[in-house]
Amino acid sequence: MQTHADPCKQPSLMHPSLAIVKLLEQVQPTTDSEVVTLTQALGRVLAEDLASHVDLPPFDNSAMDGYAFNFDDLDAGTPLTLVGDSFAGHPFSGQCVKGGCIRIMTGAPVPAGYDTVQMQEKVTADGNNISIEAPKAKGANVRYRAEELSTGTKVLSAGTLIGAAEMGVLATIGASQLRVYRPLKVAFFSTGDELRPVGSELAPGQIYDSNRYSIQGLLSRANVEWIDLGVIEDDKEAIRQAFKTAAAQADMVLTSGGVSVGDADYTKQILDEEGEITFWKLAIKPGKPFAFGHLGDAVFCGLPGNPVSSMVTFYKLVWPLIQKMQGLPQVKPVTLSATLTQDIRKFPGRVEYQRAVLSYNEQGEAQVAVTGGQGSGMLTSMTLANCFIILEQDCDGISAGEKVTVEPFNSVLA
Ligand SMILES: Nc1nc2c(c(=O)[nH]1)N[C@H]1C(S)=C(S)[C@@H](COP(=O)(O)OP(=O)(O)OC[C@H]3O[C@@H](n4cnc5c(N)ncnc54)[C@H](O)[C@@H]3O)O[C@H]1N2
Ligand code: MOO
Repeated sequence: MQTHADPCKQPSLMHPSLAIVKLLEQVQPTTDSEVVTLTQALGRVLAEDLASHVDLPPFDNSAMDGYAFNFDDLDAGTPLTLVGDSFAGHPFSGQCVKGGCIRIMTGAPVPAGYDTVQMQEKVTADGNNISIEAPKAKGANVRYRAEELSTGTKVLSAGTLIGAAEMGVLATIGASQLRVYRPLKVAFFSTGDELRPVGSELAPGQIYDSNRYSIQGLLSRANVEWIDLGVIEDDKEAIRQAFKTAAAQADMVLTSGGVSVGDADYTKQILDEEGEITFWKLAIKPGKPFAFGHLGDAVFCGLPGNPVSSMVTFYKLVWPLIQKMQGLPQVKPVTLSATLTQDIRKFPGRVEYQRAVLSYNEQGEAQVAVTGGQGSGMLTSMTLANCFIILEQDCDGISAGEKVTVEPFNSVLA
């Protein structure tokens, strides 16, 4: 008679925090880099420190629409004489005379002969006679050359992810080309005879392959180059071939399904035969049968087939791995404490990531409620959520009104 041990009770289930440490030990940041134009740089990681080629701002300029003058000329208590103007892109080219002033616009150069700007709301103009309410100090409303940074100063460090603000800073300093790490290549496929692509008819027992779509979404947010190898049937040789195809062209091979203990769960077996299993099965819910290893030069992550399990294990395990391989620093997830608004059932054994909604009550206190059913196949529990409630391994349930640890979704999930 065949007996089947309960895997949840096996001491071999590794805590997810230890799994993250072990995963990260197995990979090194890429050192390969390439030069790209600024328009190609969004989502890439800077491969070298970048110094500014210019002073920022590049010239003294006005922070207000108003008038520029010498602060000390206001001591006489008489109106100043208008001698010209300075517009953004069209500097004043005349002489800055004593007792004079110029009309000036926001961002326009402040001429060397004047030291202060007053906003037009505090000025009365009568023809060329300009009466100015004295600002608090000499230099008011002037943005000085290099006050933000000077030529040669480091503006961005190697290992910086180029997002929207970085794109703007790079344009500000005129960086038309920059050296970034080459993109990480991730090949992925789903396994399962029941899976059909969206758009096809479903026969009895079949379902649509949803994981490839959520994984594509996650990989896009993780800024990698992905290779979609489709759905592979539950056939050892087909899976073996897909492993080879994937490992030959990618830094990371990601699969969905077939990592549990069922009779058609071949992923782990083929990984064992074709590569190396570093660990399998974690004390995490959802996502217990997550498998990690190597396939030739590629790292391998086997995500469980249940749709929520595949997303949670990607988020907690694969994403930190991708970040390290991309040359990004590890950032500890932000967590906070919030009051639970309903009872939660939990059995000791695994760390649980329950999908939930974090909000503020009328008193401004953080509160959190789960998004209904928490089955590993209930993907709407993710779409409704904006955070995870993290329940530690030994927790055996929590009552409404108690505090729980919450991890708001970050840029990959939000
Ligand atoms: N006897 C045991 N059975 C199971 C255990 C266990 O410990 N002992 N663990 C369960 C846990 S926990 C998980 S998680 C799942 C994961 O199993 P697999 O990775 O082998 O996944 P599959 O069996 O292939 O599929 C599970 C489930 O998800 C559906 N699925 C799979 N791929 C997709 C996809 N691309 N898109 C949408 N849905 C998908 C599949 O139809 C199944 O319903 O194993 C438990 N079993
Ligand atoms: O770990 Mo599984 O994801 O509980 O269903």
